[in-house]
Amino acid sequence: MVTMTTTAAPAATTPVVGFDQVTKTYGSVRAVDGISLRLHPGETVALLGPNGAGKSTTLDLLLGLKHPDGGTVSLFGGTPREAIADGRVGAMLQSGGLMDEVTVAELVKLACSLHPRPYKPAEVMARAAIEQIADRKVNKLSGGQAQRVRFALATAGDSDLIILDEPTTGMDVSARQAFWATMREQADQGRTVLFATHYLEEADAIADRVLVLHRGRLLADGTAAEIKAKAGARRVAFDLEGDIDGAALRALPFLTSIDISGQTVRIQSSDADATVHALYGLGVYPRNLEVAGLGLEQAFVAITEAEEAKQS
Ligand SMILES: Nc1ncnc2c1ncn2[C@@H]1O[C@H](COP(=O)(O)OP(=O)(O)OP(=O)(O)O)[C@@H](O)[C@H]1O
Repeated sequence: MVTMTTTAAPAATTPVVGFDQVTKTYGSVRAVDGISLRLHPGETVALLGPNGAGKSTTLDLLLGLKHPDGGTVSLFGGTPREAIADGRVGAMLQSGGLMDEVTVAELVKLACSLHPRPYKPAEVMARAAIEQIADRKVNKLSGGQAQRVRFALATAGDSDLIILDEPTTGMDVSARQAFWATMREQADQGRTVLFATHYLEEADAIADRVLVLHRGRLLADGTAAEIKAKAGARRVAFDLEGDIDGAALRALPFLTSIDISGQTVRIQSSDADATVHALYGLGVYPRNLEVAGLGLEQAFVAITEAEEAKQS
């Protein structure tokens, strides 16, 4: 695992979430394979991983919807069941069914009535920007509207931990921006926000801690900047004039990928200094040379591909 320093609070604080050597298997599939981690108050944490990495299973274990085969899961030092009964957890799951024949307003009112520390339904609806669809039947909503209603249900009361499984899928750009602004407010008030996502740019922009899962194991845990740095590779782009000797470029040292498009060459290198040095050694004169770090998406791909290569 890539180990990194994180924004972890002092060890004396009871963690909001504690996973201790947690495993969960389905037949021969190890969906979660020995995960240990702690989340602390006020952290906004993104859970990333390719399809089937174990993100939803991790969230289900955390919510007590599934039980581990090994290890322990704790929320606020107790069991998930206790934390949920105390109203300390708000969750928005991927396919959480919404009761069909009720209106949006009725459903929000019900969620508020069930929470030990509820907010006013009007306030909840305003925060999720669903006042306009208050009288609509829940089964008549668009995908993005249904997501906003799920969000309202997850924030019906004053919870300390908010869990979101791919929360912005189906939301348009402005709904997405409004959603994350609201989530940031929640974290600023000391709540812990944990979200699984496939949108790496969201994780980069929103999360102050990123967890990378792969085949049920935690491959990396750190800030987005740390994960980018640990992926090790850098991007090099330049233009060449005249005939391009593709074979010579492909033989440059430390390349992890190369794309030649017209006169523009884009390289990914695990040692950009050495690659650029060797490039000049070919006697070519690169123009518009740019060297940049990887984006979170490329770092994610580099980390998960390196792990695949190790396992095969
Ligand atoms: N109920 C189940 N029975 C059998 N296998 C399951 C079950 N639920 C999940 N799995 C398997 O466990 C692994 C992890 O699945 P999980 O849904 O947690 O991944 P994920 O990271 O959330 O994936 P995605 O990004 O596609 O939502 C996968 O190989 C999946 O096929």
